[in-house]
Amino acid sequence: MLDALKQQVFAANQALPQHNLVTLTWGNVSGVDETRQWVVIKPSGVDYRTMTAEDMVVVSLESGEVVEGRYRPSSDLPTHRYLYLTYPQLGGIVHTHSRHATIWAQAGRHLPAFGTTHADYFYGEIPCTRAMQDAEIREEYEWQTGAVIAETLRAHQYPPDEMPGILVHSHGPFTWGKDPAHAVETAIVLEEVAYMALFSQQLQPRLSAMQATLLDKHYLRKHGKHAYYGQS
Ligand SMILES: O=C(CO)[C@@H](O)[C@H](O)COP(=O)(O)O
Repeated sequence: MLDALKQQVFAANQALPQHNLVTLTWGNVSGVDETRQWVVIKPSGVDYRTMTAEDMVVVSLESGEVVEGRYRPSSDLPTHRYLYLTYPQLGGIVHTHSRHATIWAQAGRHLPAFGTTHADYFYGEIPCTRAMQDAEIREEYEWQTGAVIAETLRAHQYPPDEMPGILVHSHGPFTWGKDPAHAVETAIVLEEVAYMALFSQQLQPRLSAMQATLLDKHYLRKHGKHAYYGQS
């Protein structure tokens, strides 16, 4: 069942350690089939080095029930489901603990755009969600993580295709795209711009007006829309 999607999701999961976005069994990638009935996701806690395409777990998008697979689905499945159910344009979702993006997330900091590398992929600063409340954490953390991601995108008035990633406070980055491979590409870029921004902000804490204009012009050329590249 869904062999081609399993292969896609397996290859996308393998790309996480290949690009040093995860350590041990951290992180996960999922994909949703074109009928949007089924989610294929990484098995929970399985070593990337021994994982196979057949180990991918198939679950019902609506119920979250496992319909195929010998392992438990990723512990982040509820977050993936929440986002697929909220944003029908998403075909693939990635969660990592990539080092520098996680540094910004642990500090609860929005990730400012300091250059065109960022502007090529993200509409403006990459937001960090608010810290979650006690009840949200205790109720069902992973489902509530999806809810706070959607709340943050709404608050920033960012459509998910113009802001294909976010930082979850005290946790780490999530990225998404039209398919798992695109979601992984965005995760790679997010980690890179997080790394560079850590140093850029030390050298120049705030964007100059010229830089904001350059980023807006770059975004306009690349995406046909103005973007706000000031500093929050
Ligand atoms: O964020 C977390 C745990 O904090 C998870 O994403 C783990 O990093 C991977 O869990 P599985 O996907 O193996 O269940």
